[in-house]
Amino acid sequence: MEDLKRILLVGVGLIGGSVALAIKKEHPVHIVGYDVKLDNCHLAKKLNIIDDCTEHFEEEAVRADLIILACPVEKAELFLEQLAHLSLKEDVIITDVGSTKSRIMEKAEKYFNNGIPFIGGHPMAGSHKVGPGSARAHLFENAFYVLTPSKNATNGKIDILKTWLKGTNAHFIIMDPKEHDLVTGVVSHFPHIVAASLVRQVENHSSKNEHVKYLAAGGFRDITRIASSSPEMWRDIVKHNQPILLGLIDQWMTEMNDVRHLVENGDSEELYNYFDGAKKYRDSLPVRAKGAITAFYDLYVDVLDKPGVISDVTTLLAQENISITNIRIIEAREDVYGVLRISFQTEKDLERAKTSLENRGYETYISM
Ligand SMILES: NC(=O)C1=CN([C@@H]2O[C@H](COP(=O)(O)OP(=O)(O)OC[C@H]3O[C@@H](n4cnc5c(N)ncnc54)[C@H](O)[C@@H]3O)[C@@H](O)[C@H]2O)C=CC1
Ligand SMILES: O=C(O)C(=O)Cc1ccc(O)cc1
Repeated sequence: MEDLKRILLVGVGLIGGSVALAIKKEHPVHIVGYDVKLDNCHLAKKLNIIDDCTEHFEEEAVRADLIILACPVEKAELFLEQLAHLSLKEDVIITDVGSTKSRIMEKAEKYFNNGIPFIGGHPMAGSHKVGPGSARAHLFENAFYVLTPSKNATNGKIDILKTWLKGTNAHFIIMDPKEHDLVTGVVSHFPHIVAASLVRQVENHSSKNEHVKYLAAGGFRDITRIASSSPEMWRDIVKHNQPILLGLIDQWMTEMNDVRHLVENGDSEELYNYFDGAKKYRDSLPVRAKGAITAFYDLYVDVLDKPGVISDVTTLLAQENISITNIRIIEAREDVYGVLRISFQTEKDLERAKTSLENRGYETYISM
């Protein structure tokens, strides 16, 4: 035990837990969790995600070889400041997993001018779920994992961190923190705000008309799924990426104004071209290409409404030894082709399931 390297994991939730599992897959190591929610720590220990829990952040920080900040981004900043005042191990590396990078990097450059390497990190995959119970070692498989090294971080230190994180099977890319925040603002943070606002619009209408709630199924649920993620996490992300998000909101308002004119004019060709342009661009986006932001391997299966059909599908998958993580019957058929949504742990399982079901005559669709 004494010889094992020690990792301090601050924030033992979905992402911290998944990183810990990926590290454990590749390295014999002693991981100690620290979390404001003690229950999360205890659950993670029970699930063998971490080896121990501590309530003494500083005591553990000075013993650690690697410190991973995996709590909401505003809290991560505070921990960084606390770490700067401690006598940490000479060879320690500090990293984080936060969804924004500029603010934490500014703080890291300010606090660690003593030589301690801080290497910002952002695994670009995840889910709307929270807590260690949803952590998975394969969560980041094939996803981009952005690294934003501070000035102190030599290539040697970056390589050591990549070796620690090898089990994620992610694709590491080094990015400038400002560029990172712009890109993630466009593809992740701003869409999250839009999803939340769509849900709130439906909520407003549902207080006036009881049917709204029941008809808000299918497509609406799909485009607003991310609105079910942790409000605490998104509060912090929006505060950290404020300037970029304000610019994107302004652009969106101009876009909505243009759309308003299109709707007002009612010109068939203009309306068609608007939707056609959006469809063409969306269809050209890489689907399940390496690095796409996704951790969901969902297959839609068109099934006839007759008894025994679900057991036929699940029996077939069981015979092929393909594990499923979730199965759901989707009642609104307009938005997706198919009525059964089956989720898998890996892309390989999804592809195998697709082939087996199609060989049996089912029509299947992969939808993002
Ligand atoms: N959820 C996602 O899909 C992704 C999230 N991230 C980033 O990962 C970080 C963690 O998010 P998740 O794991 O998704 O959330 P989570 O809610 O599953 O985990 C966060 C953990 O941090 C703990 N925590 C909160 N305040 C704390 C404090 N003051 N001290 C110690 N622990 C504290 C919480 O109790 C919780 O266990 C966030 O910074 C988020 O921006 C990055 C990539 C994807
Ligand atoms: O649930 C999803 O589809 C996500 O997009 C998850 C996500 C949330 C925050 C990130 O910084 C990265 C990925």
